[in-house]
Amino acid sequence: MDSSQSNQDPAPVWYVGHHHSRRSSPFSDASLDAARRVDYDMLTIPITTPAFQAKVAGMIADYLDLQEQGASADELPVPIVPALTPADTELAPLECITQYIAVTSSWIDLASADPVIANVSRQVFSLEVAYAAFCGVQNIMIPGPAVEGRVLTSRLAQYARCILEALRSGPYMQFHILLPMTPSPIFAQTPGLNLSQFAKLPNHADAEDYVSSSDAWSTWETWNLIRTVCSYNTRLSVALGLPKQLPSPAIQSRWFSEPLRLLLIHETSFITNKHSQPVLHKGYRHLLTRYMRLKTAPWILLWDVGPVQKDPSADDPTSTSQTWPLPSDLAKPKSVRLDPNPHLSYMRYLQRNQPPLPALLRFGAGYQDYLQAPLQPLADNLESITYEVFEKDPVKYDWYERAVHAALTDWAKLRKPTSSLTRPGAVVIAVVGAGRGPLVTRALLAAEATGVPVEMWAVEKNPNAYVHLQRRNADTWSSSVTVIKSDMRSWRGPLSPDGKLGKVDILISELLGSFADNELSPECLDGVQHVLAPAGISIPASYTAHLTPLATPRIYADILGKGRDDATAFEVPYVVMLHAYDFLSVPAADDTDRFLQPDVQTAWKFEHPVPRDVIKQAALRRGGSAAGGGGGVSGGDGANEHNARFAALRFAARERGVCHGLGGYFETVLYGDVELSTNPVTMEGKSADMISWFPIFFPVKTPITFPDNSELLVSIWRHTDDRKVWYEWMIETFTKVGGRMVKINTSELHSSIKNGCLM
Ligand SMILES: C[S@@+](CC[C@H](N)C(=O)[O-])C[C@H]1O[C@@H](n2cnc3c(N)ncnc32)[C@H](O)[C@@H]1O
Repeated sequence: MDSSQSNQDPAPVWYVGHHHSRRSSPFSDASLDAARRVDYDMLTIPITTPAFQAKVAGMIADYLDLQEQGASADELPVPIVPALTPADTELAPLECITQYIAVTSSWIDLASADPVIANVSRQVFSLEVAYAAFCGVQNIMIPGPAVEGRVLTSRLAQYARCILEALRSGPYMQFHILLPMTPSPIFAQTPGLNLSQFAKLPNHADAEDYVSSSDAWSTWETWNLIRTVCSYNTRLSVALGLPKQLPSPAIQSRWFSEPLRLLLIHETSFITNKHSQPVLHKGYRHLLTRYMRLKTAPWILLWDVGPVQKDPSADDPTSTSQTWPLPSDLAKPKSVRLDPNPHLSYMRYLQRNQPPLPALLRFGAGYQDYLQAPLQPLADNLESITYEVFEKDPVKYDWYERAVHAALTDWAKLRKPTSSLTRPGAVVIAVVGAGRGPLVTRALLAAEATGVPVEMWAVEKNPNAYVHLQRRNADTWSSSVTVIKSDMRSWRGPLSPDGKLGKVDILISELLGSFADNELSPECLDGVQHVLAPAGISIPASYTAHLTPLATPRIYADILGKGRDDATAFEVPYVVMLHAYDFLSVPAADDTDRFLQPDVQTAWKFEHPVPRDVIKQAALRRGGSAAGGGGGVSGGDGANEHNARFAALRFAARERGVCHGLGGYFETVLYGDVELSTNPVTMEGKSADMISWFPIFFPVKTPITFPDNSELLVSIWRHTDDRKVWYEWMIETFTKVGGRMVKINTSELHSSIKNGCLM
């Protein structure tokens, strides 16, 4: 039974295609139909034929003959590859073309050190790309530069430059660069003739100049160079060849962050189970589950698994060939024996048996890597639908209720003085920034559960939410709540019917943003603190902002696109459900098979209530009195300067990489041991499955490349000028040279001053 798929999750959609290095079936609507009948979604097709290859090889052989007969290379013109003829290509603009992935020739050598070979290779390549574009091909796969010790580092740029050119000549095509996840012999050997065999200047310079075949990161580095030369073009992606032995989790994670559109699984990656059927080992299956959850799931290409076979049982309605045999199926082994395309059937079996999605992915479906401007609930009035989304959180409100329950229990246990002027002995609770009132409901439930009498106030500045609160008070809270329409900073406190101003014992708020303080919780709570009784408490009691450096090529490409119309695109943080990204600072592995937790460091902390002397000093500075000093260092009077912050954080990066920015998270102590967290390291333990907040992302304008064993120094500021709050950030990288740490790179200083959070 396909039991692991929860009822709520429909089976994911996987597109599976067939790639044969030497396809024998013709390019035609009929071949495609046959493949689709057995459940393949697409086929690959070489753009040119073996006859064309022989023709080009013949031209080069003739050229070399002339040289051998004494003609000097300077006098001989480079051979010109003539325009394609029908014998050179099977491709045609048929209706089925969109279901084919066209493949450029792997026997050329765009990165050759021999100028003639490189030139002829470029000619072949551009003929192929142009003809594929003419035929209406939508997806084109291009063999990467050979990496198994054959490509000169200095020639990679030459290859990358050809891809850039191709992107221009095929403006409607998606380009997929075929690269192995790590250097692999399958990719090193192109069977048959290869133009590099004719090279007079072979690819052997200094050993230093080679892309090292023993270096597991070399193919990723190759990709990094190609996409950098192509300016992160969104039509350029990776066709990733998965090796038989999967590499370290660090390499798997790095590729996960890249734009993967095709995953190639070679026949040699399959093992046979005890029924002699091809299957993938556990690590492989985990990798597929992870990769296939990318927002745009890559297409899978089964590579050299034999020709597409007609299913003999296709007309047999009792056939079970759509299921994969489990041990319990042994009684009906027909399904196995008759299966003519067992690799494909196995992929379909895996597809149907994917584990259920985690809560955050289910909730955030469609939002992965989608950039949003952070909310400004202080400056703007939120819509009802926005509140409704918060209210769906299965954890946050329960945790607030637990916190209020614990606070009331302690209040009663410690016999702390209560502040109610109307109900002696009642603890006065105020929910400030009450929205549509969910925290009011939870506080009332906590009070009922503890039996501690309370007097409840709800303060909200959003006039529309205020209407809703009044209605809820009448309908749901039996008019037990006093609803106040006010900015909390100008609320004078609970006013009794006889005109006396009272105090609040427990001040409840939820004004937190993805980076804790970015929705101006510190400023709002400072402004309402005067209503708090001397023994009063704030829920939350404190919150901290956390950071870690990230590789996010897809998000970077997106911001680059925004930057064409918006000069500040890299000068603002974004709220984003980070998905295709990689942590760059991960502590040393103690077990290479494990995915390790990243190093996420605390930037700063805010605590409430703020010491009274700090509030007093702020009041002294407001208005620019002489005793208040010479004004704020970032502008204004300096009255809010106690809420400015700075942090310098050092992150160790063991593996080389490219940093595109910083991931930001928060943790908050609501009360006692009741905490919320979006920090990936602590979230599971503190508030698993909480969905209210996506992380924040601070981008850098120019990606920062660094080698193995580097250090990333992050500097980040929270600035204020009494009217707004903004952030500034920069990243420097260092590496050890001769025992000394040497600076290798410095980002620009980024600043969100033009888009600050308005107070
Ligand atoms: C993030 S929402 C939380 C709403 C609600 N407490 C909840 O948990 O669903 C923050 C709320 O605080 C309100 N708010 C923000 N700053 C405020 C201020 N200075 N005075 C009063 N309300 C404020 C906003 O209008 C918004 O309704």
